[in-house]
Amino acid sequence: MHIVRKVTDNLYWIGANDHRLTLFENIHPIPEGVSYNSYLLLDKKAVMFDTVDWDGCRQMMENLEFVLDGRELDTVVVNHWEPDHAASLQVVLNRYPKAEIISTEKGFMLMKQFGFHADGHKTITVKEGDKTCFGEHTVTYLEAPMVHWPEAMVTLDLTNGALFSADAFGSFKALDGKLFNDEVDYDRDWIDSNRRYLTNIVGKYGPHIRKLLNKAAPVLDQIKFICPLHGLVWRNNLDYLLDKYTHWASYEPEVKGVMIVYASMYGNTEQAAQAIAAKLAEEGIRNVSLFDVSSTHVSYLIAEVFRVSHVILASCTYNLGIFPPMLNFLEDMKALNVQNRVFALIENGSWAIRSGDLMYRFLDEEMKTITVLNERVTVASHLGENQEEDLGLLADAVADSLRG
Ligand SMILES: Cc1cc2nc3c(=O)[nH]c(=O)nc-3n(C[C@H](O)[C@H](O)[C@H](O)COP(=O)(O)O)c2cc1C
Repeated sequence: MHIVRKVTDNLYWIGANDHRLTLFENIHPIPEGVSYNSYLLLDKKAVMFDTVDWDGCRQMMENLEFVLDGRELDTVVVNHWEPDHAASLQVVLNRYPKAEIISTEKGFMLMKQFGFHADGHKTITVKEGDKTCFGEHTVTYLEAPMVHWPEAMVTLDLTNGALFSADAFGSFKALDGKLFNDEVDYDRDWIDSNRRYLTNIVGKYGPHIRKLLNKAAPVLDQIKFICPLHGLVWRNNLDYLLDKYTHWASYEPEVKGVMIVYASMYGNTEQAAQAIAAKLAEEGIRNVSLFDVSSTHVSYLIAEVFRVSHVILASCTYNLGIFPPMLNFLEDMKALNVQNRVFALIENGSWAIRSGDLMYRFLDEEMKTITVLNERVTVASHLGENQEEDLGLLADAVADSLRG
């Protein structure tokens, strides 16, 4: 049975939802699933934009055959060759032997590397600014290297304003019948999935995203639909989405707020984290979140650190080092280019307290444009009643920095 949504005249969403995959890229939990978006344009030529992962292949093929309604498929534009989008291409090519393939030079290199058999299919290599006319619709291509692979491009339909944006503007979370941003409560139900996808999948490539946004700027008024390869199609309020992307890609916090992340075996460092959270609340700071680094998947921590301006790290010492899950969080922040944030530290240990100095050194030497506040709380095994003042000084320093 087909499950198809019409995007606009002659343009259809023919993708699939996946609720069975538990880990995206075998690393990021996706408890709300994910969608693989594929699109079909019926012009003089029937043109498909990207395919889907293996798991969605059967659904996509039923959708494709339904919309084609007996027509041949003439063209497949492959914007991105990552297997969650291109895996099903071989099935499409086998079923439609006359289909030609449009992609970039690097894209065709990956096609060969991944072992696709495209013999007999015409391949058309395009580059930035090239145009292709499919009948009434003419499209143009913008190269989008490292958003999120080197071969990636986006395709703009100059006739209907649909931007096939590849992984740019993508999101975790299955569509489950909905398609457009105005069919959901985005701020309530989607933004966290969107942020977690973007920051973890392409967070490292902020400069490349900014470059793409700059390239798109002169044609922005022509863009009527943003059609990514995962998640919602945007057909209004595009400025809102672009503003979010500008923040994420520039490593600028969305809000003034504090994230407290603690690493604790027996609960003593956790208590210090709770105590500082209470102090901040007493200081009138409202936007405070608290996470156990051991039980929170690091992708959620990364999403939150992109959202807020201030971070308090509280870690016990472990074998003269930082507690391993906390070190993993630090390394992930570095890998994803987190910058322009203010940090404060709480350390704990029973005989050689090292975690504070080590976290400071990591933030100072390994990451960019990070401020670490001087005030630090040191816990020797358990927070003493006499340390109320230390906590107060740390809370004051964070609050002052936040308000300043
Ligand atoms: C395997 C292991 C290694 C540890 N290594 C250190 C260490 O190198 N230096 C230190 O001062 N404490 C060390 N500790 C002790 C804890 O850091 C300390 O008891 C701390 O107060 C625990 O805080 P928590 O209650 O938040 O887990 C270690 C504990 C364990 C279990």
